[in-house]
Amino acid sequence: MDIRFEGVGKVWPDGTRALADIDLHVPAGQFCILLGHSGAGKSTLLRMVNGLETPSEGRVRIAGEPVDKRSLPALRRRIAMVHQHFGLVQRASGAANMMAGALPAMPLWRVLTGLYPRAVRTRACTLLHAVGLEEAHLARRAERLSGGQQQRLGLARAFMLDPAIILADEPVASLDPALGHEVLELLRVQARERGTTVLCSLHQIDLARAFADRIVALHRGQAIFDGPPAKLDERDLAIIYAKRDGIEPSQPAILRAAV
Ligand SMILES: Nc1ncnc2c1ncn2[C@@H]1O[C@H](COP(=O)(O)OP(=O)(O)OP(=O)(O)O)[C@@H](O)[C@H]1O
Repeated sequence: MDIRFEGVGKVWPDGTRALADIDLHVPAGQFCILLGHSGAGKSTLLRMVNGLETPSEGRVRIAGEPVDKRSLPALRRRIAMVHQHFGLVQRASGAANMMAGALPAMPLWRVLTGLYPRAVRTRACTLLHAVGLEEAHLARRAERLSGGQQQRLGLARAFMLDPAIILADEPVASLDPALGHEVLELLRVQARERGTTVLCSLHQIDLARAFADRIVALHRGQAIFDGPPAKLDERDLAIIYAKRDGIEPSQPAILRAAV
């Protein structure tokens, strides 16, 4: 499913403007990376796709349908999210976390009894292997898995319902570089082979360049670059990674006042 942002803006209740005039069309099956430094507006934009945030201006459409209270329950069955801190239930087993990925399509009695259909269990095992985990990991509590294993489990869970859209919010921020590459490769394969639209926020320019079909760079809530990685030049980078808004090391008075 494709995603359209039409004149999207966001102003928080305290007056902070997070986004302004965002017009983007992300076609189905594209691996689109939102790049920008902390506070640029990446998470806010991402979270508007599954209704975790609402725009103050404009609207978001998925497959032509506006994202709103009426459309969200059905849309959420087709959208999965991958989180920076994995978003797993730490005290639950790997298996329980995996099955949680199938919850939107399960009747309540199955969830309460844990009696999942054979097809769902088989799919969980297939996906587990696909992300490089073993069945032994299913029995272990999430908190006993390494960071890399937890993020792979998070990905396998996201793939459970074969989502049309994956929203990945800084999915490699807690991982070492080699694992970060593996996670982005799994997302890229999902986009290429399953036609899943992947919208992924990242800080790291080298990873964005290596994996994205398209980069959208945000700076102070505005899209200042939109194109293939090869077109991103040093001038764009200088703007994206200019000093952080309002806080410079040469302003100790501000820092003193804030503590
Ligand atoms: N609930 C909120 N209330 C007020 N301001 C907020 C809220 N959430 C985010 N912001 C502000 O909105 C702006 C955009 O934040 P956002 O989290 O989207 O940025 P980001 O690019 O994802 O940053 P990071 O890379 O650090 O996650 C920032 O100025 C942030 O401080």
